[in-house]
Amino acid sequence: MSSTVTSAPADVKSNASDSYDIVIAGGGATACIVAARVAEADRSLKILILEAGPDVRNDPATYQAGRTFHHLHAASKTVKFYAAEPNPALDGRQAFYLHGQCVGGGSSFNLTMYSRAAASDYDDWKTKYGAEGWAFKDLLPYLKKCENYTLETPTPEVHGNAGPLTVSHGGEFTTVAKQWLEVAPKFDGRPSIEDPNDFFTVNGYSRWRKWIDGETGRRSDSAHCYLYPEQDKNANLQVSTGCVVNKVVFEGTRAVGVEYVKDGKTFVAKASKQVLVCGGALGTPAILERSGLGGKAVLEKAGIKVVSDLPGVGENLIDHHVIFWPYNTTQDHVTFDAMSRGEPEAMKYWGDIYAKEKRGILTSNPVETGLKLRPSPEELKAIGPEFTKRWNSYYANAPDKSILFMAAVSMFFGDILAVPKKNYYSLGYFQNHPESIGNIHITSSDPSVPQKFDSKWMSSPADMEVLVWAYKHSRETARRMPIYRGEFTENHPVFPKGSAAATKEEETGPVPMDAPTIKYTAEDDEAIRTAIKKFVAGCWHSMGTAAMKPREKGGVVNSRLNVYGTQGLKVVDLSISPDNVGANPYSTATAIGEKAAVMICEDLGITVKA
Ligand SMILES: Cc1cc2nc3c(=O)[nH]c(=O)nc-3n(C[C@H](O)[C@H](O)[C@H](O)COP(=O)(O)OP(=O)(O)OC[C@H]3O[C@@H](n4cnc5c(N)ncnc54)[C@H](O)[C@@H]3O)c2cc1C
Repeated sequence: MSSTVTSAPADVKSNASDSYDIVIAGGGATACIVAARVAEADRSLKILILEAGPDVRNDPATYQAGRTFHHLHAASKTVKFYAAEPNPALDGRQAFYLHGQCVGGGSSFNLTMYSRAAASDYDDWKTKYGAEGWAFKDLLPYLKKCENYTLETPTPEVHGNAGPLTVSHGGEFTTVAKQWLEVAPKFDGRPSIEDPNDFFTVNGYSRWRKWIDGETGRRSDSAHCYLYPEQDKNANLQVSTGCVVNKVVFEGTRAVGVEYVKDGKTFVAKASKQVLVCGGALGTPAILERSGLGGKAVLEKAGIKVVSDLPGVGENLIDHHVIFWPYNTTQDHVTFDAMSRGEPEAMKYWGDIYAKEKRGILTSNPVETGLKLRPSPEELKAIGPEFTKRWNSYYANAPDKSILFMAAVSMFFGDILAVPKKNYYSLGYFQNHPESIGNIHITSSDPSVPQKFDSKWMSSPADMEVLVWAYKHSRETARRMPIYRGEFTENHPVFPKGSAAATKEEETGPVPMDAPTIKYTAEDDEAIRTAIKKFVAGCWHSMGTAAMKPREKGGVVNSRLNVYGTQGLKVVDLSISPDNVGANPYSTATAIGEKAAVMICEDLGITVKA
């Protein structure tokens, strides 16, 4: 690596210097929120965000919400790929994973699913992990502050209507979504409900809300809704892209700056008041460890001097484990397949609709429905005894917690360029609080060396049995939908010859609503487990790797987000979550960003807008 140079990077705006009040390492979903709020509270503060990826301002691939899949490929400049360790629980499979790497992070291209956790998930942060000020009642004001909820709801008191992030249904409602919302409640008797995101309601089917502005058709990402509008008013809020943060610079144990690499050169940005690490749950532990903040054994192996011995850094890597089973369908209805493959005719067709009317699939996402599923006693029995202990200890006394999120998806969800060019639909689900927990650590002090990422997906048999049961349940709803024309068999279990559960590549139509459910043998169940090992993935919902809990219990930050054993250093992103939340996590990230801004302003003696 080149020697350290203390000077300003070339692309910092004209009034930039190498000294700031606050330097932020990582410019993702949470960083854009905390930066914009603190900057707005005191526009004399000089704030610098250092982001590894590119800028995305006014990039249609970002603001057109339906284009998530245009980011998820090997040549993408907005994502970073991670190779997981070969996993014995997945028959030795080595999984590949990705995270956002651009201004706005994951919020700049995520699936825009507006999902909120169970109230008890946040209460656990306080009661189980001692995070004072982070119980549900404490977080609700921040969960509301970020949002402008534009839909009817029986519980307006839990939604905000003045925040920067607009929530709507988006501008499309596909046949796949409509049919699943018709069929699934009839199949299992769960009702259709108006608002599945009031923090308490489970077991209701619903049209899923989206982080999309229904009028402009644009994505509600942190960069366009928080950061850029504030930057337009405030030259003291600066972002430098293409900057890979190496480490936090200390004087003793006080953080005084950030060292980073841009175009092969090393720079230091000095921070007189505060350093924030906001690299996301996969990026933050690497920055901390390279800074001497981590488990002694990990640091010594990488040749790094210990500043604060924190064995919890990089541990507690929690996620949701997701799987999508594709189905063949009639070709006469709208899906996201052709547009997501980037077919020019489809891009032109939907691009024109977007330009003229601000609607269509570019203003929506393929996951337009959902169910937070909490099992009935019969369903629990069917999941089997492997899950009983987890149920009793984690779920039984928390009636707002669901074990699965389940949805119909209007496309082939997976490597869409690898399958025949046609339309599909998928039945997908993720487990909300898996027992399997991974870790991620550096192996070198060089930021260009990949981290060692041990996902541990499916290492707990309890997790596996939930996903096996969910395959059976979701398949029953899929094959009752009028558009069903068989399974896309390549991505389904291979059942033993002669099995009553055998999949069929072609079908002439659905089974009747009252058709008997498929009976699976022990061998069939084994075939489902084998397929799950082949197809299961993390859900891009990583959290927990710099957890907010007591230091002696593996905690990394205290409840004011200060890193133990240091001064002037906070972590502000999803890595602080001490435990999982039963929902797609952008909502939690927004609340962390909003609350952190208030805490930073309190530390600095300034007032943040309520
Ligand atoms: C494909 C995808 C789909 C998703 N769908 C949904 C959804 O529908 N709904 C939902 O609620 N959530 C969804 N999520 C999850 C959500 O977007 C993330 O949980 C959220 O973005 C996490 O916020 P964060 O601030 O913790 O980290 P991130 O947003 O990941 O930001 C971290 C940032 O830090 C930067 N960084 C890391 N290390 C360094 C370094 N060394 N130097 C400089 N910069 C660095 C990264 O480049 C990145 O920009 C999805 C995520 C993905 C990837």
